Amino acid sequence: MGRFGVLLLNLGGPEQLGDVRPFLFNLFSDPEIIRLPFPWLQGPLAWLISTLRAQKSQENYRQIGGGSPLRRITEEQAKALEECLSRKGTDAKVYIGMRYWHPFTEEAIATIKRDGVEKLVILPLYPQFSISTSGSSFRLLEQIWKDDPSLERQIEHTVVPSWYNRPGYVRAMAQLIAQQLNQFEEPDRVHLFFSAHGVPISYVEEAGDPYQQEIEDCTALIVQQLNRPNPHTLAYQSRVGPVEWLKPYTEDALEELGAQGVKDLLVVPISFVSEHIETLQEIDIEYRELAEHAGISNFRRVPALNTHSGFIDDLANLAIESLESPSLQLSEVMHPKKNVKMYPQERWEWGMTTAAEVWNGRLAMIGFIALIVELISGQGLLHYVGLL
Ligand SMILES: C=CC1=C(C)c2cc3[nH]c(cc4nc(cc5[nH]c(cc1n2)c(C)c5CCC(=O)O)C(CCC(=O)O)=C4C)c(C)c3C=C
Ligand SMILES: [Fe+2]
Repeated sequence: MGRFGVLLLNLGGPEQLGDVRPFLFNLFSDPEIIRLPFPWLQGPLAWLISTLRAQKSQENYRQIGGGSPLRRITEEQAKALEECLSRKGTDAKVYIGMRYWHPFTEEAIATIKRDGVEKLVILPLYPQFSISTSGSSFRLLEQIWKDDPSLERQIEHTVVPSWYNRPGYVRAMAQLIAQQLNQFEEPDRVHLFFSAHGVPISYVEEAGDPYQQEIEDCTALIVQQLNRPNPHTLAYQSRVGPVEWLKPYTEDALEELGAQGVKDLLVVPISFVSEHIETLQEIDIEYRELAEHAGISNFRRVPALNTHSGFIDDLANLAIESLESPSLQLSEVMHPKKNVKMYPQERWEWGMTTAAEVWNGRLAMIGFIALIVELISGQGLLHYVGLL
């Protein structure tokens, strides 16, 4: 067997407060996050949104110590996976490719090429597939492969689209939930609250993103594995922007449970395997406050898996099995089961269509924001872009 490598894909996060704005710029420049009918608008809009959002986002990162722990945790996961693979008799180097911050996916591929890797497993650290996460990283990799044809000749690759139904992962999640449940005075009375990162509803309904289905299936598998009598709810957090996202929204669901008289609640973050801003700040600080306000007096959260040994062991098995089974190419990965278009391409139609209304709204908002910025600062947006 030739040299074996595993590429872990992740989102990346700002390591210090000064990184927040450029990180947000990278995120909003991604057409898998916001897709504009005019590609030339992508850069200016990403600049505008990242500039307007940076202060609020920085404040959130300040509350968790001044930066995202994502790089550190992903590095720990990579090291643990490499050691576990070696214990299982597979010598492999594990690389990290982040989508929006260091170490970038492009850098990881350059290192993989330099190291002479001949067989590569591409493994996203997102259990469920979404166009906006794994899909975005796969699309970037496809482009890197297109730009450098020597990669095709040197590296035989295989992709894992999602792995939310792996028995080891499901067992590890159920184990962490059981540990937290047992800390409550009356464990059977606790309401289990699965909170997944949301996506705009159009991703699922128009572009065929399997994300919602995979989140629902994943929740059902964990509940089944847990085998406890607790009632449970699934809701979606972290909505950004004016469009409709998957429902119920976490904040609404918490208020409703509070109104129903739920007092003991255990939050289970379901769409990400590391601690990050949305567990440490959004759930632990914002949603806790909201829940307590709604009358939920005992609020706890299940920690993220991070380097949980059962989870890492399962990832190692998954990497070995992928290496041994027929390969799945990057170009094939956009959901083999359903013949649907995976990307949220907005097709432009003239007339009073929904897309036109959304775009009228967005452009009016940009104009309105520009006016407010000018009223507050005395300078127009063109000054900020450096054009005036
Ligand atoms: C499965 C997980 C995730 C999905 C799906 C997802 C979609 C998605 N996210 C945004 C916008 C933002 N995400 C941000 C941070 C962020 N997102 C995820 C995961 C998913 N995103 C993680 C793990 C992180 C945090 C990284 C870290 O620093 O710890 C941010 C920045 C933070 C903020 O300002 O709130 C934004 C913005 C959209 C629009 C989207 C789907 C279209
Ligand atoms: Fe996100």
